[in-house]
Amino acid sequence: MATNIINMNNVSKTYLKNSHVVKAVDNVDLSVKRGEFLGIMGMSGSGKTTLINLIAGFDTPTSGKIMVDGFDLSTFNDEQFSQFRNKKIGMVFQQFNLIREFNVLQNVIVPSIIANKDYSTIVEIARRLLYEQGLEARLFHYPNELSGGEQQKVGIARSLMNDPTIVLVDEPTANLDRKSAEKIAGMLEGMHNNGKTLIVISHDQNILKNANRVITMEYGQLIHSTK
Ligand SMILES: Nc1ncnc2c1ncn2[C@@H]1O[C@H](COP(=O)(O)OP(=O)(O)OP(=O)(O)O)[C@@H](O)[C@H]1O
Repeated sequence: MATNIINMNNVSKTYLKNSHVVKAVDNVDLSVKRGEFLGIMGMSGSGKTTLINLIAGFDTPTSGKIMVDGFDLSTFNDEQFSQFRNKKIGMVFQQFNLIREFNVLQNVIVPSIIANKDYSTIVEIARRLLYEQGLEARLFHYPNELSGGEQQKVGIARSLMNDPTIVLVDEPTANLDRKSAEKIAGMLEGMHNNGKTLIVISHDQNILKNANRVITMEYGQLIHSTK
């Protein structure tokens, strides 16, 4: 088994914005070890979200090569990309991205419904994950009935539904109070201890305190790496 689960070689992503060329990611070389907890910091607009979107295959690079868990992402068609994302990648978002019209249980099972798994099995897995988050009494509540911290726990449970190899987390506590943020930090550490490869964008030192390595981005480039 390869030690590196992610290898990015000379990766750039260029956008055209108001007829200006923006190098959101600029010639990045990055390797991430299987089971590593990597933190990403950097100013607004430095390319952090673009970087993880490239790893998840939500975006394609303008140049360079990205290998994830043995796959060269440039060889995927749309169908292969969605299968790859569904099986390998869990995503946790700053704005939680829950479906307002769905209750907690329905929100959490969405990735497994897309993966066409057996319904009773996925409900069982979802109930277990929500139980682990202390949300067993909230299964049939809707997102607007939950606090921000609870919504993020639902987002975390959803990210784990298909037992992904890699979990990509974008500013998970930006909208949370300190106490909720501490709980989310504990959950991320739990994922790491369970062997997930974790990439977490955050400005919160507490969220990244257990990271194996923290890299800093500036103008699309990796400028600093700690640990
Ligand atoms: N779809 C897009 N079209 C045009 N420009 C984009 C697009 N996505 C990102 N950019 C630009 O690329 C640069 C990097 O954006 P990105 O969202 O990756 O930064 P970030 O470090 O995640 O910022 P933040 O911390 O504010 O979320 C920014 O200048 C942004 O405006």
